[in-house]
Amino acid sequence: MTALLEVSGLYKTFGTGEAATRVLRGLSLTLAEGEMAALLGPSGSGKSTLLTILGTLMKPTSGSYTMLGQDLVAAEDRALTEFRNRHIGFVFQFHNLLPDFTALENVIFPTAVREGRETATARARGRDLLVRMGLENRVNFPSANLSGGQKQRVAVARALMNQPELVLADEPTGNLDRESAMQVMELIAEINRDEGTTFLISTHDEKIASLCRRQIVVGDGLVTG
Ligand SMILES: Nc1ncnc2c1ncn2[C@@H]1O[C@H](COP(=O)(O)OP(=O)(O)OP(=O)(O)O)[C@@H](O)[C@H]1O
Repeated sequence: MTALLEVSGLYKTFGTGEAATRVLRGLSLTLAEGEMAALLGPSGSGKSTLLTILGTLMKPTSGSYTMLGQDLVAAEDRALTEFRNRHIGFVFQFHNLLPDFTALENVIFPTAVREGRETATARARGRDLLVRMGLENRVNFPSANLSGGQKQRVAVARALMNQPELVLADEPTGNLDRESAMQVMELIAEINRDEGTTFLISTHDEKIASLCRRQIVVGDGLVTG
């Protein structure tokens, strides 16, 4: 098993003094390349905090974090932005699609912004991903007119656009009915199997978690199971 990422002795405290909230208290975790893991734990246990740190959107108060051999605690903001763009995809509970843009435009938008233009290659990859997500007849649909499950599948396609090694999903099915949730999870499992993309998916739903090969439980700021 090759480790994709490793965090060790991770602490995160918000605020100071009496108002301090100690969310992570020495948490350690290793994710291997190609894993599909669920992140479980009570509300407020720090799942989103951990995902935000793993996504390099926030630094821990202390502790180490390496991914693909790079020290992401020591790295400066610019290097982190570059690293994140190349290696990490995000899916959120609220899909954050641009409503006036089509499904395809939403998928390729982050890449187009980064590259300063919209290339034919990006359009082709975006279209392919939407087809894989079962949205071939919704490619040019304004995203405002898509169903919740369809929007979330567009968000998964967008997260995969840059072929990231890691996709972090924060309650990606939290807003969906059972059938749409299962469909999104099946597509994630398919991408995980076929492309070896590593997924870490936070959820409150045991049924969704059981679709992942590994369950990681967070409690009291540590991994408890
Ligand atoms: N920016 C912040 N400033 C202060 N406190 C924060 C901040 N972000 C999170 N917290 C606190 O940290 C704790 C953990 O929050 P977090 O969102 O990580 O939990 P969670 O496990 O994802 O919860 P849920 O399952 O309800 O989404 C909570 O008590 C929250 O209020």
